[in-house]
Amino acid sequence: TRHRQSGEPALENGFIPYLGCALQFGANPLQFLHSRQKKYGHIFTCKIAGRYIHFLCDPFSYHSVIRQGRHLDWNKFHFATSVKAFGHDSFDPRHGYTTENLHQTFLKTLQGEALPSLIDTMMGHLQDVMLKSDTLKPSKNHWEVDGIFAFCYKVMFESGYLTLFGKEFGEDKCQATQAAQKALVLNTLENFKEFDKIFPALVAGLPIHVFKSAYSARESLAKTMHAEKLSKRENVSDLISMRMILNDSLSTFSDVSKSRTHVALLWASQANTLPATFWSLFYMIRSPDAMKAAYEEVRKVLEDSNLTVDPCNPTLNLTRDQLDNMHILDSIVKEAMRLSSASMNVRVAKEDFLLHLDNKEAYCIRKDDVIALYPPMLHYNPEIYEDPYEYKFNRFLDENGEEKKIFYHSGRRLRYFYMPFGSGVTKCPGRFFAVYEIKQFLALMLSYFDMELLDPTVKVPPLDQSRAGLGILQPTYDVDFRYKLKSIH
Ligand code: HEM
Repeated sequence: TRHRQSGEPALENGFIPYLGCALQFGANPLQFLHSRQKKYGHIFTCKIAGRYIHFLCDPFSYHSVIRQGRHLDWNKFHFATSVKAFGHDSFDPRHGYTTENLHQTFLKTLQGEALPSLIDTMMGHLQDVMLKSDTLKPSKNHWEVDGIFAFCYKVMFESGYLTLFGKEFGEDKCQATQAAQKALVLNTLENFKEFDKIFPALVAGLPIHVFKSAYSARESLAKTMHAEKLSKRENVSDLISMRMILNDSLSTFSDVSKSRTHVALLWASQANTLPATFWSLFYMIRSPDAMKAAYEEVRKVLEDSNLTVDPCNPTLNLTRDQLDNMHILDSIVKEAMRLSSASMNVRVAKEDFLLHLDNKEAYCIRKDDVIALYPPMLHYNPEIYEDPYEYKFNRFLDENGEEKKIFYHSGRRLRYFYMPFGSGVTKCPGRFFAVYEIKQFLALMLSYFDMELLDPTVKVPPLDQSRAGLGILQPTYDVDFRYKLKSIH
């Protein structure tokens, strides 16, 4: 048990050895942090699962943690977490298994010039999955009923998976290969779900061998991503092709370790996108105003580009510029993520140092302590977002109907007010693609389908807090809706 020393933040060791405050924190992180903030102020320290974590709650002081200072290490935590969860050798160049600069690989293959081709491929797959393959089989004449989460999972997983990992050569030509591919996607989806269920336990430090079926699910995923298997696929994304080359040329990873690095990317690309898509669609369908405004926005973009919606020939395409100009959809996605994201931003102290806050106070931080920012503290702050528990689809639109970028707290403009993708150097490199793919999904849903909730008065399902700290939270239960193909006049 640690004793607070002079100049350090207030400290709570908790009552349970090793776990400290972990159970109270885990039950409802936001409530826990609010109560401690009230008691201690802008910064305090809690022992959680053996580590001392300094929670910084003042948004004007976030900058002192987010900027890449010489006292703080972001690598250590991220690389270690990935090794724990996916079982590959370390990506930390200091450990000697690879010289790849992973961060650079992500920036090159997920941003800038890499985006148009990702967007284009995703749009094709989304329409194939929604309208051509037998995943959904929608009809004009009768409504299909499904859970919104189950629906988003099916459509986004398959489309996103094929966009990153490509399709087997010749799949389009032969029915037997098509069936085998479909089985592979479904199998991958089931294995992903099985593994994802225990992800929070792995991050918390439990060994994967405790979870037999999740372990075998992860290893089955890795088998499908063996270089030999991937080399038989076409239209593999730059991200995966480049990682294959760099695994071979810059690392001493074993073959299974290489495959597990691809599993890590499958997880990163899906685990947050799936619930984010659910919340975006759920809140949109539940709000008649949001549906109407979004539908009008999409209709206008299609009309201005002379694009016709034809479910028998589903080949709509939206360029990056067109997607950028869909500000209503953008606000719908942002508002859904404001309400559901709970990713913890973490840095580790490389040495003892003084952390300076915005109010000129300074606190002593010890080497190896963790400093954490918890963005829901911003996202649910009534000073920043009026009625923070309410869904307002146009919250992120300014008076001209464009993206609202200016938010205040106590009359001062905030630099950080929206952080579902993390911050600084560890900010999600896939964030642009993630938002594009959800906007594409919503635009296609609005173009091809009529849809409504089975119960229009349904309550918002509570967030599943077991994943708090890890990203977008899932709903504790699914919500049913019904959909059918629009009649084209
Ligand atoms: C709504 C969807 C998404 C959300 C909310 C999200 C959020 C995040 C967050 C919070 C992190 C960790 C940042 C940190 O540790 O501070 C992260 C990391 C990452 N994300 Fe995303 N992400 C999403 C979608 C995607 C997609 C679609 C891809 C790829 C196609 C992707 C690729 C990655 C990668 C590779 C990392 C690890 C980066 C690193 O360790 O340097 N993400 N994401």
